[in-house]
Amino acid sequence: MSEQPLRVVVGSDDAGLEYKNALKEDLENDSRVVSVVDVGVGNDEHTAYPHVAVQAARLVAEGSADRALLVCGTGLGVAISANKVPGIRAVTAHDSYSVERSVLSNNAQVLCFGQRVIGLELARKLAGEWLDYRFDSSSASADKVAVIDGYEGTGVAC
Ligand SMILES: O=C(CO)[C@H](O)COP(=O)(O)O
Repeated sequence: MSEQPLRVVVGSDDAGLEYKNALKEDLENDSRVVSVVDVGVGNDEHTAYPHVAVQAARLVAEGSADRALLVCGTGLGVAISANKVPGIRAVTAHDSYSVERSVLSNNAQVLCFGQRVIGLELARKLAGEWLDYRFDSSSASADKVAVIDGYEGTGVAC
């Protein structure tokens, strides 16, 4: 049975613009993706990365999108910012195994890349692999993700 196609949000600051545009084009031409929403930045825009990351993460948290792919210079600032949105698990991952586990272990909905850290072709390959993974809510990892969620808000794990 084929997987449900994904609704993906893309976003970047000016340091990640080139990769964001390239990844967006890949996603738009991928049959595993049903829609792509670009929350910026556009050319000659200099919005600070936290604004873009939080906007993208909010779309995921409210259920308007399934995942977000964010790019800044390092991939760190967008991840930190996206993680401020309740319900969001955002990671920076620049290798194949971490990208896989970000979904299968952590049920992360947001993947972040650093344009100044990895090559474009690696970023494109990793984004392509990412689309194939789906979290298994009956897996042993599910209880651990629930513990993460339990710490949210209350600071006390359920
Ligand atoms: O990488 C960034 C944030 O993690 C961003 O693209 C650049 O941030 P800066 O070094 O503060 O300009």
